[in-house]
Amino acid sequence: MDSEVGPLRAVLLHRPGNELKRLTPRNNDKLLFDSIPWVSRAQQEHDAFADVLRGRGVEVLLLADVLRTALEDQRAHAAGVHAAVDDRRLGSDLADSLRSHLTSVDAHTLAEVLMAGMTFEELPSAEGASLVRMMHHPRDFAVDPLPNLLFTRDSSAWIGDRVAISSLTMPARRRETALLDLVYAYHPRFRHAARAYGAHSAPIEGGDVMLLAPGVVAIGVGERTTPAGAESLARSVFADGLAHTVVAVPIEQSRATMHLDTVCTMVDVDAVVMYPLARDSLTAFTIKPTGDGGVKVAGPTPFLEAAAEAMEIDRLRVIDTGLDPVTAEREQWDDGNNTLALAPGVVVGYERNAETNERLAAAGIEVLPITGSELGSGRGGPRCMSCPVRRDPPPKES
Ligand SMILES: NC(=O)NCCC[C@H](N)C(=O)O
Repeated sequence: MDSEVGPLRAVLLHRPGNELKRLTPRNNDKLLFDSIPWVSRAQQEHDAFADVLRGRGVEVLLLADVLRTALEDQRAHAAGVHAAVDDRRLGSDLADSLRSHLTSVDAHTLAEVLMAGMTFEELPSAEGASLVRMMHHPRDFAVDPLPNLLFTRDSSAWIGDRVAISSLTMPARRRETALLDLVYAYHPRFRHAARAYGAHSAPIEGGDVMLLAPGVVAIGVGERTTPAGAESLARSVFADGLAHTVVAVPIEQSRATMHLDTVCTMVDVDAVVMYPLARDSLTAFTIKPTGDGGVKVAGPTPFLEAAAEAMEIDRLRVIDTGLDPVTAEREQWDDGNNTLALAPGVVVGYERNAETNERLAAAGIEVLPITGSELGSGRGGPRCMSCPVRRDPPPKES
C-alpha cells in the first residue's frame, strides 16, 4: 500500500464494545474521551460506518474477530495473558493468581479482558487475603480497559507491504500495541506480513503517518509522534526501501491537533482537505537517505511546497475549508478534516461538518456522510477509526 487514496480493498476497524462502558466522569479525561458515549448508539453509528465501506466493496475486518482468531494459537494466548497482567499493579500473589486464571480461559474471554479490562471486583475469587485486593476499591481497574481501540489508525499503520506497530505516547493507549502485535504475529492472514519500524521505541502514532505518494511519507510531529520517532521511522523506511523521501511536519502540541490527520487528510492523488489555519502555517523538514545508511535533512520550508516537490507534482491542491474562523475551528474539532478516502475523490466524512462537506462537494469530491455524535466523543473521525490494510494503486491518469 503506497497511497492514501488508492481504491480501498480491506480495512481494520474496531466496533466499540464493553471497553466504552468503563468510561465515567471520573476517568474519561485520563482515558482520552471528552464525554461519556452512549454505547449502543456508538455501536449503531459504527455499524453504519462499516456498512458504507462494505457498500463500496471494502472488506471490513473487525479487531475483536481477528484478535480472537489470533488467540486460538497457544503462543498468542500465553502472550495475551502476559500482556494483561501487570505485576507492578497487582503484586506477585494476585498477579500469579490472575495469570493462572487467564491461562485457563478461552480465546473469546481473554480477548474481552484484553479489550474491556477487569476491575478488582471482577477478579476470580482468590484463596487467602491479598493486601492489594483488600486495599483497592472494588471498581479500580486490575486490568485497564482500552476505549481508544476504536481508533485503529493509530496503533498500527501499513507502509508499502509492511506493517508498523506504533509506539503510542499516552499511557491510556500503550497496551493497544500488544493486541495488534498478537494479531499481526498469529492471525493466519497476517502472520507472514513483514514489519516496518521493527523494535524501535521512539513514539510514532499512525494518525501522524501519511502516504502522500508512492515513496513519499509525511510524518506529523506534535503531541504524539516525537522528533525521535519521526527520525527513527524515516531511517527505518529508507532501510527497508519503502520510501525515498520523508517530510516531517511540526504540528501544534494540543488536543485539537493531536495528529497530522486532525488538520489535513488526502482526498485525491494531488489534493488535501485542510484546516485553514494550517494551510499557511504548516512547515516541513525534508529527509532523504544519503545512500550510505545516513540521512540528510533540509528545511524547514512550507509544507505544501515540500510535499509537492517530494511528490513530483506542480502543486498539492488544497481544499481549504475556508470558512469563517469560528465555524472552521468548530468543524476541525469535530474531525471535519479527518476524512477516509475510499478512492481518489471519494471520501467518508462526519455529516455534522456540513460546511466542510459542502466545500468538498463544490471541489468535486464525493462525500459519503456518516453520523458520529457518539463516535466523535473520543475525538476522532473516519480516518482515525480505520486502518487500511490493502489499497490498490491509484488508477493512472489517462
Ligand atoms: N488519528 C487520530 O487523530 N486519532 C484520534 C485518537 C483519539 C483518542 N481519543 C486519543 O486521544 O488518542
